[in-house]
Amino acid sequence: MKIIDFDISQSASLITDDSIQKLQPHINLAHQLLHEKTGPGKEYLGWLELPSTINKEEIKRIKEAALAIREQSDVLVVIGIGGSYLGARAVLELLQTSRLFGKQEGRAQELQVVFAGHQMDADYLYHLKHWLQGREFSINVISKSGTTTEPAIAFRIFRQLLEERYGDKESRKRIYVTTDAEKGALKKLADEKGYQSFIIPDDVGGRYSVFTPVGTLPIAAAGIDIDELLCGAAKAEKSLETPCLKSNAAYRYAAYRSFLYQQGKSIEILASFDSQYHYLCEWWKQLFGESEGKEKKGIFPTSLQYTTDLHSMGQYVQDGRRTIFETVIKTEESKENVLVPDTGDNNDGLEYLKNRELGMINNKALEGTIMAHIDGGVPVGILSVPEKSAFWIGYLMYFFQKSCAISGYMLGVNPFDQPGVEDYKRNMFSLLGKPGTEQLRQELEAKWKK
Ligand SMILES: O=P(O)(O)OC[C@H]1O[C@](O)(CO)[C@@H](O)[C@@H]1O
Repeated sequence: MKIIDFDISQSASLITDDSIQKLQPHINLAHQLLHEKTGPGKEYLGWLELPSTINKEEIKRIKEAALAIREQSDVLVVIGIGGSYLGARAVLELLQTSRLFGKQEGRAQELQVVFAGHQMDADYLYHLKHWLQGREFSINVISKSGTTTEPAIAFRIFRQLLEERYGDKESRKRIYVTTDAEKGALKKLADEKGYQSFIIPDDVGGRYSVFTPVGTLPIAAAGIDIDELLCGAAKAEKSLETPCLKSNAAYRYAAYRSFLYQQGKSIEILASFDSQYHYLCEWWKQLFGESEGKEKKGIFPTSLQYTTDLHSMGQYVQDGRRTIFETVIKTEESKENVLVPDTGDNNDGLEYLKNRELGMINNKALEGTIMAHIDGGVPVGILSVPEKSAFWIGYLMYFFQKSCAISGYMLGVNPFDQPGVEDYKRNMFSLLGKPGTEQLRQELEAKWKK
């Protein structure tokens, strides 16, 4: 039977199943807080049963909007930051093959999704604006608060471009807003202008929102089957309902993290041997980083792409400070196959690999790397994913959400808030001269070394 599993048996010399099993009482407690909705952040548990309770009417509306976008445009500019873009980007990078090397020959129209508002890089926005010349485009602006600076600025820029190109009336049909039901500047603007709007439920935080329209609209617009994605998530919801560590792989993953953290391992590397997982790792970093990094606690989540990074960071992982552990994503079945050519000579010393599959070679690299890292004192857990499909990516993302909530409760923090991110914003607003922050501006300017 295909399933996403988490296995630490290769690391038996460093961490035993027994030590994980001993955490069952802590898991039970965290499970209770989560499922009885009595823990910190309980007002943000809308994601927990979201896949199984999703509103069919809303899915229909999302599919209709996705179709309209595909009909009216070649490009969808998705504007958002953090949880308001990473989930969709992760799924697209994993599943939309055209993202690798452009539109695939012979395929039906594939809408290209590009991102903006996830930074304030002038060069990037300048070139994107120019690249859009001569391309039909629509915008999906996504912000739960409706007030985040980076997407708000990008929205101004691309809305202006859209209005100049299509005029006020037509551009209104090309702007899709995903935001809070009531609050925020974006909601106000959407109501005023009559943009088609989608709601981010109050009880779902940004980093847990990929199965809401935050993720599903851009994913559907890219031509990916959102029913499959949600079906995978619903399957995970059901399979990961039990608190029993033996049968709940997400809880085993949470317990493994918690155990290693107690042993002084404060950095987790999420590694994969498949470059298409890059943005899934970025999404995972926000999920765990914002959920756990608080009260001067928490594992620092980072990621590496192998074998690429074995040639840059491999030395550190093998032999640097022993404060790290690794979680390796292993996809059981790769979609495509490439053979090492038989060139009839052995000038490059690769004769022993002729006619062998690249997937197999990559897999041997995975096995060799895991064994080397374990020998070097780095515990490694293997997260096996049956295949890169919408279903299993939906399953995997829910798996991480659930394990993150449990892991956060085991750590003793509120996994659903992010008070620390406000500090840079307060300083930035004040330095930019936001009215009402003059006093702080003086203090900051005096502090900044010229
Ligand atoms: O959707 P919003 O409100 O624009 O927020 C975007 C991101 O910014 C943060 O609030 C951090 O500032 C994240 O938690 C969130 O995912």
